[in-house]
Amino acid sequence: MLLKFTKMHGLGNDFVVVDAVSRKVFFNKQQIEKLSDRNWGIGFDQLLVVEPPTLPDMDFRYRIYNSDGSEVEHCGNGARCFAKFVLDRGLTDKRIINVETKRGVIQLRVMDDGLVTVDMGSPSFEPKDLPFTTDSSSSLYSINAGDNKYFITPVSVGNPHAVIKVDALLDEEVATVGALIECHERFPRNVNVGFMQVLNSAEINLRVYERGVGETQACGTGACAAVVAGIKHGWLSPKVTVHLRGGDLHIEWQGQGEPVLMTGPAAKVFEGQIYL
Ligand SMILES: N[C@@H](CCC[C@H](N)C(=O)O)C(=O)O
Repeated sequence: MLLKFTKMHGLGNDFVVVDAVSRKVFFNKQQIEKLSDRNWGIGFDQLLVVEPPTLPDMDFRYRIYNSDGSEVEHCGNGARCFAKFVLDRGLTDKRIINVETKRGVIQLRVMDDGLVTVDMGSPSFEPKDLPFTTDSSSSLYSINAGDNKYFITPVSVGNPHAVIKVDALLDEEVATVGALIECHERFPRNVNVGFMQVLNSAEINLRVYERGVGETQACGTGACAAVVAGIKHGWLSPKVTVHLRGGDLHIEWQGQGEPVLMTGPAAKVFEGQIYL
C-alpha cells in the first residue's frame, strides 16, 4: 500500500502526519519503527494519526505514536501541527478545534498570526497518575541514576514527566541520566525526563530526553511539566518563556485545578508517499 503523509515540525520536534479521516489507515509497531528510521524510512520523533471523532461534540480523534512504536497519551508540539494540518488540508475551517486524545479532550486555538495555543488540561503531581512508585508524599523525590542521586519532580500533564532542576545543561548528563531515568524501575510505564535551568522567574532553558525517542529538539508537554514544577516550587511565575534547542514556547499556568496553556508555532516541511 502507498501511504500519503505530511512531514511537519514544532520547533524541530518532527512528525509524520497521516490523514485517516479520508481513508482508514492502521499501523503496527514494526511499521512505525521502520517509518521512523531516518535511514530506512522517513524519520520522525512521533507519528500523528488524524481520525474521525468517536465522541459527541468532538471535531477529531488524535492518536500519537513514539518512534519506537508505543502509543502515548499526549504530544504538545504535535497538537499544534495537528491544528495546522487539519486546516491546511480543508478537513475543518474552525479556528477552535476540539480533539479527543488518549489523555482526554484538548482544545486547539489557531491565532491570526499562525501560532497555536493549546489548552493542555490540568496537571497532576499525584505519583499514581504517572505512575511513580513511592511510599512518601512530597513534590521532590530523590532517585538514583548511575552513581549519582537526582532530585526529581514527577508531574503528569497527561503523559508522565520527571523534571530535574540543574545549574547547567550538559550533553553527557542529558543523554546518560535521561536514558537511565526514562526506564527507571520506579516509573513502571517509563517517563520523559526534563533538565531545567532557571534563568529568572519568567524564563528557563530546557532539554528533554523523551520516552520512546531519546532527546528531541523540543518537547511541548515537557515544557508544560517543567513550568508547572517550577511554579509549584516557587521558582517561576505564572507566565514563562521556555527556551528549547529548537526555539521558544510560551507557557501559562494559573495554579492548581487550572489548565496549562501552551503557545508556539507549527510548520509543514514536505508531502510525500511511501510504501507501507
Ligand atoms: N514530543 C512531545 C511528547 C511526545 C510523547 C512523549 N515522548 C511520551 O512518551 O510521553 C511533545 O511535544 O509533547
